[in-house]
Amino acid sequence: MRILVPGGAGYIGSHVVRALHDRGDTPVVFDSLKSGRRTNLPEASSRGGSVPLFHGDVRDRAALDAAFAAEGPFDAVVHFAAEKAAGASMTDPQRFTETNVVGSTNLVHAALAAGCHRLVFSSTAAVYGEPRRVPIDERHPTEPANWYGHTKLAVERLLGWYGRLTPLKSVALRYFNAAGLDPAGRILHQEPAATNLIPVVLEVAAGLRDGPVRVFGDAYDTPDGTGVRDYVHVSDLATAHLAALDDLAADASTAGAHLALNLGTGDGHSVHDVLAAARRITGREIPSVVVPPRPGDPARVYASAEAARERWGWAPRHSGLDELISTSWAAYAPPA
Ligand SMILES: NC(=O)c1ccc[n+]([C@@H]2O[C@H](COP(=O)([O-])OP(=O)(O)OC[C@H]3O[C@@H](n4cnc5c(N)ncnc54)[C@H](O)[C@@H]3O)[C@@H](O)[C@H]2O)c1
Ligand SMILES: O=c1ccn([C@@H]2O[C@H](COP(=O)(O)OP(=O)(O)O[C@H]3O[C@H](CO)[C@H](O)[C@H](O)[C@H]3O)[C@@H](O)[C@H]2O)c(=O)[nH]1
Repeated sequence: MRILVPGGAGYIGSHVVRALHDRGDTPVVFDSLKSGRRTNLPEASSRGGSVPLFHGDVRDRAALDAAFAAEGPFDAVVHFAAEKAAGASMTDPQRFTETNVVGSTNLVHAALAAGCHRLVFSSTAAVYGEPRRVPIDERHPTEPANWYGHTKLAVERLLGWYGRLTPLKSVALRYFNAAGLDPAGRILHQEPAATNLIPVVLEVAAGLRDGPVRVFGDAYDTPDGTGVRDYVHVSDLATAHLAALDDLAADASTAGAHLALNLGTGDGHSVHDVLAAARRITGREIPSVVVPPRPGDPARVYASAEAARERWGWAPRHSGLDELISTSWAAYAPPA
């Protein structure tokens, strides 16, 4: 399949691009390189050619049309391009609306205009907001607690309606906490301006960040008092994207042709669990200090990923805490 991948030079997108390339599909990346990197993409080698990169912005409809015209036709689109820092969405909502809502709408319209009718969309557990119950299944109410989650839910709703009103068929994948790096060590992506726990911990371990890891609260209603999250490896996310593409290619139905599925492990790890594993794996001290909770952080967030398992037989294979941390550490550890 020939696949357009907006945001494919970023953290998760580059793992999906690699998985597509590995199985012989032809991904073409469309990326502004705001946070993505050319170096995340496969180079030409004895195993195959490099992945083309079309430098463009999803806010620019003409650039999208140009990419479809120059690089198409495409069998499908896998759409990662977005602003993702939930905290920033509360102080700069317009940037999130423009990239996540307007950009995604431009992309859907450009795809339809080019006759491309299959799309996989990066959604998030943030569409659920404060959990009313765990594990969170897809029937859990969607009440995002930040504008970022709203922008993703708005696109999901557009995709749902367009599944009825247009020939578009789509799958929204609601990732829980993405973590880890390619187990083969081919993508050594360091998160720019990291705020997520695992990259922050590894930056402290590598001496790239001043001060201790700040543990946001230790009086939550969890076994050790720190926040519990469902960390899922990017290579497992990549496998699910391949399954979603195959599902869209196989399913001839057009009525109500939209699906939203969770991607998580069904299990959770606390901040203390992550710190303990990181100290053991890196052999570094990794100082930490407990500070007040971050506003809006729930105690426990973890998925039910039964629906993805039932539909695709999908199961995480690389999402053990040690593999999540050791594969990420490859990008931070200084050479021996
Ligand atoms: N990382 C997570 O834990 C997580 C969890 C849930 C959902 N998501 C979603 O997954 C997707 C990928 O996230 P990621 O962690 O790989 O982030 P990332 O920032 O590494 O990747 C985003 C990519 O999109 C590109 N991009 C940004 N704005 C663009 C624009 N206007 N036009 C074209 N390209 C643009 C960036 O350069 C980058 O390559 C996002 O949609 C994000 O919302 C991520
Ligand atoms: O420096 C830090 C960073 C995080 N944490 C804690 O570590 C856990 C994980 O925090 P992250 O910031 O890594 O991730 P979140 O669960 O807050 O959110 C992430 O996953 C969500 C989906 O579950 C959304 O997609 C969101 O955009 C994305 O950043 C939380 O308990 C948080 O309080 C700390 O103690 N110290």
